[in-house]
Amino acid sequence: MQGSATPSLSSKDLACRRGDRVLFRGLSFDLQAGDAMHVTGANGTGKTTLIRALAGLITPYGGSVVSEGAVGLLDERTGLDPDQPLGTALHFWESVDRCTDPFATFALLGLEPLLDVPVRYLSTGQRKRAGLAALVNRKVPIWLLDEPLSGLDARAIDQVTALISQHVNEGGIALIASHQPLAIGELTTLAIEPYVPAAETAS
Ligand SMILES: Nc1ncnc2c1ncn2[C@@H]1O[C@H](COP(=O)(O)OP(=O)(O)OP(=O)(O)O)[C@@H](O)[C@H]1O
Repeated sequence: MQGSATPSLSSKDLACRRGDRVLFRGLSFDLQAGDAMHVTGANGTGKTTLIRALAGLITPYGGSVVSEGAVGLLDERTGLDPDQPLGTALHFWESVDRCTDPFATFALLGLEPLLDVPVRYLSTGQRKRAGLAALVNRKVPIWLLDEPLSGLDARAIDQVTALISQHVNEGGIALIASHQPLAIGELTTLAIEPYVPAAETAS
């Protein structure tokens, strides 16, 4: 994994807003090496927003985020060139991330038969597995995973779940927003509750 420091990721009293609406506030957690956390909540409560705030892509409305160690994000944007064959598109990132052993990940995720297929032709589940391969090969300690199991068949769910478990067992951190149950040991849950302004709760 990149960096020698022990990874950590915490938030204190975090609040996020989209447009003029506060989605949640007062959200605190503390993740250390080897921790995995399942973020749950109804559609629109702000799971993706939380992940983007933790990744530094949007500015929180309040509170703080503190992290030690490099952060990698998996969401619907794979960052893979749609016009390139998958192997070439992944190779671009392997060069950037100085990954020397990408094929082990491709084998684990069943991507080897797809390396000649243009990224734009990949199915939803294939694209999701490709995005995860790029993340795994970055070898960063903190994984932020937004719906990593959506669109996957049963076998791929097992493969991806095993990869997440392996990551945390090796001292990484995984924060996973998912509507699906996660078969990962020692998993904590953070349930996001929608923020209701005081004026709306008063009758
Ligand atoms: N750029 C934006 N501008 C304004 N509102 C936004 C923006 N992006 C998201 N929202 C709104 O913020 C709310 C939270 O969205 P978010 O994607 O974080 O929810 P989620 O919990 O991940 O939902 P889901 O379970 O459906 O994936 C939604 O009501 C959404 O419409």
